[in-house]
Amino acid sequence: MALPATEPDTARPRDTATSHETPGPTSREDGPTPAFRVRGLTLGYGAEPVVRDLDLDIPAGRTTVLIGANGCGKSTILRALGRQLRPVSGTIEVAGRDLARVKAREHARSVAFLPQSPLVPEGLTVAELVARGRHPHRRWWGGGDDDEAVVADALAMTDTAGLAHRRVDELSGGQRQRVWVALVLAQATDTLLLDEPCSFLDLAHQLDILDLVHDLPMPGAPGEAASGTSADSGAAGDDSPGSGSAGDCSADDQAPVRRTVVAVLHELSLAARVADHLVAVADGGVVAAGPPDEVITRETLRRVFDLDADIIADPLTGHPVVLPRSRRKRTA
Ligand SMILES: Nc1ncnc2c1ncn2[C@@H]1O[C@H](COP(=O)(O)OP(=O)(O)OP(=O)(O)O)[C@@H](O)[C@H]1O
Repeated sequence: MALPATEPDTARPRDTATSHETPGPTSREDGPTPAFRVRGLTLGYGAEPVVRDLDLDIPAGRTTVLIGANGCGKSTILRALGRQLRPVSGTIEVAGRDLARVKAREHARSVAFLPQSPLVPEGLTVAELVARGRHPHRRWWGGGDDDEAVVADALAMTDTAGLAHRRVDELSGGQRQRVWVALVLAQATDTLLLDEPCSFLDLAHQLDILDLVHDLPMPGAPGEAASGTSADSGAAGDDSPGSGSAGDCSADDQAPVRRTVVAVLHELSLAARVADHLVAVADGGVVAAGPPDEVITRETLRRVFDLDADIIADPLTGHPVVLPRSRRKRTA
């Protein structure tokens, strides 16, 4: 993976097997194999667990968004999926395989992880940084055939081509955040784990980035650029809430044709707009999971955020829109 050097505060799992062995793709439970199947997962950084006995399925080829209050464990869950934090106990399966048995390089070719606060490498240009996304694909005798095209494509898609020769440490917060997304796209993985990818972005760029990653076809899918990403991939959005369009799966084998995205977002209306699958987290556990219009309820928001809110449907798309009511000025 291109990012481990930027994630200094977490323990990395071994490449070796644990006692939770799964030999290969599995159909032990009904339905299609999820991108991630989490069972009985306990996570923490010291004596006290942050996440306890978590069960969670992340659907393949869909965009899942984790929402929840500060400190509830969203990033911790994402780090575990990204192989940045070794579980205390429990299992994580990635595409039906025990994550603990997947080699780091293999994982980096299929799962890209963007942490919440990546360390900015001193002196590196944008183009040099984004090119690091190709490391997992490099062969021992040199780079991959498509490296230049992939990097150019990633820069174009994130509106950062004009910054290619600027130093990353001299960019604004929002410019830098788009460059991190470009780095993740350059990895050309089936799965993207994005921890608050929009926190520094203006509203237009938030929508651009989220629509872009939501609609990304799988690397190598028809209509894809040779890079594994496509400059016009953002055009095919389905705006209905919890949408799972026919285009999500290939006709023959139900294999997803869109990438799996797991993102942490704080802006609830944006989360409801972009998510196919929404997961509300509180105290390291799942309070509600499903389509946004089922998860975004007054009761769930009260339980998860201790927040009173009115919820209306977007008149154009039908997505839930959250109108928060101040906690300091409760009216009832
Ligand atoms: N590296 C770490 N070492 C020790 N404790 C940590 C570490 N990272 C997170 N924690 C603790 O784990 C808990 C969950 O943190 P986490 O970052 O997962 O929350 P979060 O839901 O992503 O919060 P936020 O919305 O504020 O980003 C918090 O109590 C936090 O202080």
